Amino acid sequence: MKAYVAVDVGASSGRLMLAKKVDGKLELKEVHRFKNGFKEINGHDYWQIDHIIDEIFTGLEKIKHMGISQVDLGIDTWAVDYVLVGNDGQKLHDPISYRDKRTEGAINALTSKLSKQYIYEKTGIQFQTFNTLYQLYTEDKDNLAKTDKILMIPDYIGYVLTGNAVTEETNASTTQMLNLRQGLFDKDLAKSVNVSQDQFPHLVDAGTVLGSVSHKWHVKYDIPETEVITVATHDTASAVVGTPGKGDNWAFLSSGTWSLLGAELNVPENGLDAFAENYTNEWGAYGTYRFLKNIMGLWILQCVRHELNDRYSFKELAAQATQVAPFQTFIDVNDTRFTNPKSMIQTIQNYARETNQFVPTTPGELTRVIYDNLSLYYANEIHKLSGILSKPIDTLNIVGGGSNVELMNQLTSTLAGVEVVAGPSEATAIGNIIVQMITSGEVDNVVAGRKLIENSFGLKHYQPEANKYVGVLDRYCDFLSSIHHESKEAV
Ligand SMILES: Nc1ncnc2c1ncn2[C@@H]1O[C@H](COP(=O)(O)OP(=O)(O)OP(=O)(O)O)[C@@H](O)[C@H]1O
Ligand SMILES: C[C@H](O)[C@H](O)[C@@H](O)C(=O)CO
Ligand SMILES: [Mg+2]
Repeated sequence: MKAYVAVDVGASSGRLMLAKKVDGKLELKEVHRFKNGFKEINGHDYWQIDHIIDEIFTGLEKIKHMGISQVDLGIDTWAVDYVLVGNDGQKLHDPISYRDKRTEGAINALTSKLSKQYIYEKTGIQFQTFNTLYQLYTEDKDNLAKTDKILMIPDYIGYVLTGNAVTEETNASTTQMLNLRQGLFDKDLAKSVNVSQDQFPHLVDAGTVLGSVSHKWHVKYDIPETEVITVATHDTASAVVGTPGKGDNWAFLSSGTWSLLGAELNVPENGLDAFAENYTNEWGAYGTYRFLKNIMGLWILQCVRHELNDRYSFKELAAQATQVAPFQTFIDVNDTRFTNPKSMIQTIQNYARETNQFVPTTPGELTRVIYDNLSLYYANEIHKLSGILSKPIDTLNIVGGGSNVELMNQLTSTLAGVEVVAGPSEATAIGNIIVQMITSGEVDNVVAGRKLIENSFGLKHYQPEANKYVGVLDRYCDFLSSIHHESKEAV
């Protein structure tokens, strides 16, 4: 019986999950979990990439000590960030986090030379100031001149493990540098940020065999024989593979540090409506497209919890939120002030004061405001998504850590008027495993993989509650319109 390992590293935590197919079900075991996060050093926010790699080897040693001598392994992480590798094959420096302030103003600077319409028509990718395109635009030019390879985070980890360098396409699409029609890095866009196309290793599809973990690591660590498969290395792409959606009218919500809400398409949708709403066409596994909107997500609550000295678990905060009256304060969760403030609690409270609303102070009130407004934002986006795609959305599959929050699952179902199917919370790791199983031939395709997921993990269903919160979503949309109108006037 083959053993598979998913290395899933999100912005807030990483984990190694061991999986096997037993009696027609997928058995999943969390073998190792570690905290992830960036450190501010000399004014920049750096990921601790060597720590992440050490933790991966720690997890692999645990698997070997379980008596498992051979595994297939896939790596998925957050998007857009990269490592610059010099001619000596070593990183020039630790990767800088997408939340670093270096890209502030970069979109306006670059799009004063290349219009947004031009870039969106080529790439179909959303305008986020942290996209690789804008990070490279602000990158140290001397460093770029010394760069032999630009490796996206999961590709860099695969390179360190095996010595083989590739660029996996689902994560490459988040750079906003892939040309939709050519299926390659766009020459003009690369040139506009002082890099050449060949500084990115060749593109590969999700499911490609990368190679074996190098012998040198077996000398240093007691680990299994490990074959690395380049899975859908953007964590959200793996999460979508691991989402057990059915039929044609389902949408996904990958709910973690970020909330990624969208639909899986067979052709990209980069028309005027999608452009106007800043929807993105990130590439999915097996020739699909992840048409989605980035929503600030549980990052906001992660920051609040950290400011409270991690005194409460997320489960405890969720329980406290259920004791607080709903919809006392509206916030635009995608307001850039929530991107990486010094104090998230003060930012939320100042926002409430500026808009003459109830000011949350207790952990339960703060959590409730965050859950209420994420649910409202999701409901509003589901209606927009349905309009852009000109098709009804009748089911929202919520996966990731956020799918554990019953309050939000139920609020979203009622506000959006759709069924919510919640789980699996580890959909990212499961999608990572499914791609490995398709490559090994143990699973035929994604449809079969999603059936296996549905049969293996308990999913929870939520239906809209009749006559509850009537008119709240309309009030929220009016609030957003008034806020955006005022901010435009303020410019
Ligand atoms: N039992 C729980 N109760 C309430 N909230 C939870 C629970 N478990 C996880 N969460 C929420 O899920 C979030 C983490 O989700 P998830 O594990 O999918 O993120 P991640 O994979 O670490 O990071 P990323 O989103 O960058 O991939 C936490 O910030 C928390 O808000
Ligand atoms: C920048 C984020 O990593 C990216 O937009 C998001 O899709 C993600 O990767 C969430 O983990
Ligand atoms: Mg994750």
